[in-house]
Amino acid sequence: MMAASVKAEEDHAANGNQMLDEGGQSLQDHAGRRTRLKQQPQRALSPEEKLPELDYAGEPLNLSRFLQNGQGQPVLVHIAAAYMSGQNPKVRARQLWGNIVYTQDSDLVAVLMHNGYYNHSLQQQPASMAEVRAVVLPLPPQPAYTSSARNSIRSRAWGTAVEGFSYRVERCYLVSKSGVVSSLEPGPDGAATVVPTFTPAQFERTLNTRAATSSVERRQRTMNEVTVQYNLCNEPRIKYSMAAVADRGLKPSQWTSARLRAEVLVLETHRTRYELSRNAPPPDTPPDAPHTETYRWARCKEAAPLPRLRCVGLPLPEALLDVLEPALAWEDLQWSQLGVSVRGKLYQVVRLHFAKRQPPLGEDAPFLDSGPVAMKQVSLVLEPPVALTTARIGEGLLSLRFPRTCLYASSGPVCVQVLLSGAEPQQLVALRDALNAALLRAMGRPLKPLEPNVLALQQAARGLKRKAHCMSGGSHASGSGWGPAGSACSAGSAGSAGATASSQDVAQQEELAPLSVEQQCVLDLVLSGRSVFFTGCAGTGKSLLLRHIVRRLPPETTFVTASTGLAAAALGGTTLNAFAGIGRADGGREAMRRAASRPEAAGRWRRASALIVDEVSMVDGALLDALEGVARHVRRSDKPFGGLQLILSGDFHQLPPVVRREVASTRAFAFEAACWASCVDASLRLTRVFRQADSGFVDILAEVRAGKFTRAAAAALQQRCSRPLDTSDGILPTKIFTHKADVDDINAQELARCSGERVTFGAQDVGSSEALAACLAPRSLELCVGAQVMLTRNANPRRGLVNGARGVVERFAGTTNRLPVVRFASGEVVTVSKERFTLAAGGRVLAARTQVPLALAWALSVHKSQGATLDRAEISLERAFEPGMAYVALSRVRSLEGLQLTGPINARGLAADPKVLAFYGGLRDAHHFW
Ligand SMILES: Nc1ncnc2c1ncn2[C@@H]1O[C@H](COP(=O)(O)OP(=O)(O)OP(=O)(O)O)[C@@H](O)[C@H]1O
Repeated sequence: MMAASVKAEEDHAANGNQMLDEGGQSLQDHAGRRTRLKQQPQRALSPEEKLPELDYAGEPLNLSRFLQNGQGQPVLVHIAAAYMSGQNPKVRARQLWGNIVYTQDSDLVAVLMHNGYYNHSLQQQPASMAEVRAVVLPLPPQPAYTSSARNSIRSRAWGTAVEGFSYRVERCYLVSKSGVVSSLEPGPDGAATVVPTFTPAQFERTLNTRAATSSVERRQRTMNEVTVQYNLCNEPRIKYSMAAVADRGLKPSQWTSARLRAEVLVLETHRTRYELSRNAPPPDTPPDAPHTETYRWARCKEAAPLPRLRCVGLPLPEALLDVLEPALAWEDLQWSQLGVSVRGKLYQVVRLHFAKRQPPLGEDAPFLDSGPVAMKQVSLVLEPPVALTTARIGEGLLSLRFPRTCLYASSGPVCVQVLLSGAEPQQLVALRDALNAALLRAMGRPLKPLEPNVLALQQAARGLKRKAHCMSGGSHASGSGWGPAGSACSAGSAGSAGATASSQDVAQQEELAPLSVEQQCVLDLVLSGRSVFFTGCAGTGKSLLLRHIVRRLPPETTFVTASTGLAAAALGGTTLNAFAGIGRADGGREAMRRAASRPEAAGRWRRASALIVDEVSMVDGALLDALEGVARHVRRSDKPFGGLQLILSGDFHQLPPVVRREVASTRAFAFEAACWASCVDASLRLTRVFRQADSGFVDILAEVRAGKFTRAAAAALQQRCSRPLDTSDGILPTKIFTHKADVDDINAQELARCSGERVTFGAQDVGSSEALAACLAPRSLELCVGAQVMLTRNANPRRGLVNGARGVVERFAGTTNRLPVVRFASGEVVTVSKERFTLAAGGRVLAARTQVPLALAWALSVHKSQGATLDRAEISLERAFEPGMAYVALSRVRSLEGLQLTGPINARGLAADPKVLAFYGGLRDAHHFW
């Protein structure tokens, strides 16, 4: 049935008939039930016409801007007919929490169905239906959200307030294609009960793992494989095998009881999260003594995200738990289709997850105190990235910076820096070597707290007479080669260009901002070995996350690539075509297979365990399919992509694939490739924008991205941003053009016009010249005093010295080794020393170039600007010729204050591809994954 009833608004039988072309005045649901609709349509929604309007696009709505000081403003949401069916993947996944008032990430269509405005079992929307309109009221976050079974849907409960807002539906309307509007009324609460209809266990494959054992108790551990997440109708949807929890196979090491030695099991019912962990043996138990294993069953007081749990330690400290059963025997736990029964009490499990045991990193860790550090008490997780500054080791000084070490302070995660001083130099050298070795090993071993290395650290450090100054937030910059103007280059700047992936490289890694929770979720998924596509608006930190991923995967078997040379160079990788060994890929599939089968390329294909592709949005779908065939052929494996783990990143709302003119008509997105569904296990969306802080600007960019930026809005933006920018500090905005010819002309002309001192910086190169052709840094860089420049490396994010930071060359320092002194828009005046740009594939450095990390920045093309962050830009979009062009250009700047528009925006640049819109409608937000 359509809705419990349709409210009569006006007597208009003729129009009413037009609303439903197939079923006349009734609708039939999948069970064959027919419901007569009593719609009596009205022509207009007069009160709602004045409301702000939003379009539903298959994803949670962002209503935060309509909630101010706890007061919400009603919003009219348009929901296209295509979303109003049981086929909507969000609805099938039953993403809704609450009753009447729902959490912000609850799906609106699911909420409408829960309220009974629309029946979820309707598999197809009526042909004459144009859209549904809902008036929703944003509300402040609630202290808790209750669960309710209504209209055959059970919403979930959540015990704590969530950030942002919540909302409720005020009214709902149905609009026919002929424009007739009918008011819908919600169904009464509990109009239909939730009938469990999931498949009985006998239809599932059964798995008897301990059948051989004669013991009755042991046989209880034998489980049928069952389903634990259900859809709206309480039918199985996502199949978690209970065999993942119960004992698997005949290998004792994989039994759950064995896994619980190194892991804890986190389980969620509809309302609450629980933790099952193995109790440690009593302290003085000899290692070989028979110990009766016991397990703790506890309720989590707070449903924090998993990365946070890892920081406070797993199993969770007792302060965060209500311990329900402190010492269970394994036989007290009985697993069934419904969940787990603990000493006879049943807990209906809807999600479960194994997580590694993790020692706590508490706020009271001794390294936060200044004064002597008791090294044996330090329990930092020693995993990259760790910045080691060894420049002054001869003076007994060494600094260690742990940007990812999340000590949870009340304000959130903080970074830690440890500065050792007054030590014997040779002991510091031993410590440095131990750390370097540990870090290199850690790169190949993700997610392991490396205790042996911490031990090595302790041993090496034992006896050091040291003074340790520790600080959170780390105001001491470490070895990035950046000093105040006129200061000498410090360690970490490129002194030698030896192109080996040595421990030096680890020490010199650029500093990365720590990951947000949702970025960490994606990283965790990648480290679990799954093939992942992650996306998000411009500035949501996709590139930053990729850098973290690159550091965490084993370098020898991870190949870092991108669709464009520029994006590849930014990651220190190669283009996808270069990795594949297929040249320009212009010879057809058979030619590609032959080329990729040549020994060098085939070696890469076979050695690879993971393939990273950045800017996958610019990879043509046909090429992806061809490469998938190549991968299976060369790797002699029938698995999707030859069994390679794919890590794909990009934003399909940005620039589309560049293809040769001859095949332009068949251009397809990568997600249209036939192999996409089988090769990508999870597609996730990052939602938090870091580049822009101004939410008004973020909203404008979101509209441009979705192709909803009207001409009137574009004209208003142009008018607002037509004024020249303030350049009183001498830093001119970068001009961004849609056509490359304009860019080259401007940079050459401006450089020629400069009358100040001129210095040409030659690069020091080692390694393959073919690889060097893709290097981001030029072979020769001519600069002059007054040149407008841009950083091409993240040097020191806390000081604003990031890739794309704009500045002007003030002078050149030094006499023999001249270096440019640059004044940046942030006000910093810095001597920019040379940096080493390495080009690597599969952990092997192919080439390295040592060059000043600057580029001329009078002008840039939109294509070259993709991926950059700019402080100020003067953008010309009159000749935009591709969908996504306006979005890419506008989203480069951090704020409207840094944006100047020199003319109107061409409508072609503002368009959004409908295929992309539809694809994004089905994606999940990253934080919904643990
Ligand atoms: N977790 C984070 N914490 C702090 N800053 C971050 C974080 N993630 C990203 N940033 C910063 O946000 C800015 C944009 O990040 P990044 O370039 O990685 O975004 P992107 O999604 O790749 O953007 P684009 O799609 O435009 O290429 C950068 O300055 C980056 O350092």
